[in-house]
Amino acid sequence: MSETVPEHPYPDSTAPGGKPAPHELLAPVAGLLGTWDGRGQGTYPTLAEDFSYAQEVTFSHDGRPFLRYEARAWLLDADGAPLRPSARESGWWRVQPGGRVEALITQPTGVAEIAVGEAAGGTVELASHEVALTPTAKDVEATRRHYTWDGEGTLDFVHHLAAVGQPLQQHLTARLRRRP
Ligand code: HEM
Repeated sequence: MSETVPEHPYPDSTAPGGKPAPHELLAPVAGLLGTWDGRGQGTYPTLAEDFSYAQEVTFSHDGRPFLRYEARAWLLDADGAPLRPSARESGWWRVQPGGRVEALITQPTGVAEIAVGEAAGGTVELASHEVALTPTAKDVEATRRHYTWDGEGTLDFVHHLAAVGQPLQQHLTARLRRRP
């Protein structure tokens, strides 16, 4: 006889004041909890043109000292209409004492990043510690990610990339708003 389990007993929460309460180690990143969306600009010297994109990002937790991270982007045309799906990634941000962050982030392009850094005063700075690539992935050597939030619903994001023989430089910059 099989028993059904109608509801997960430990759902993820996206609200700092929700249940379960965020683990105390999440305090330096609690301002990220929630779903954010907005627009950004992308560039890289190997690309014929710069591009505009939109993105949706969610940070959630289940009461333990890590964030679940999920991001989906799509390209926009000159009028801001959707052109096609673009980058996706998901992962886990393990928060250690003192606001140290160890992030594991994977992408469907065959890239798996382990990034480490610090969270403090409404910012997180992450630099890749190791990048692993599937056999057919593009050659990504290093990344840097910088997040800044202001407590009033704005999250700014800058992403630097060293890939396909190019030195570390800006690939993305975006401004997101917290979804109500
Ligand atoms: C919002 C997130 C992102 C967006 C919208 C985005 C968008 C793009 C676009 C439009 C291109 C040009 C090729 C194409 O049309 O697909 C590209 C190239 C590339 N992106 Fe991103 N990207 C994002 C995040 C990332 C991340 C997180 C990484 C690496 C960790 C990355 C690494 C690359 C690489 C290696 C290339 C290829 C460059 C080349 O071969 O010339 N991107 N990206």
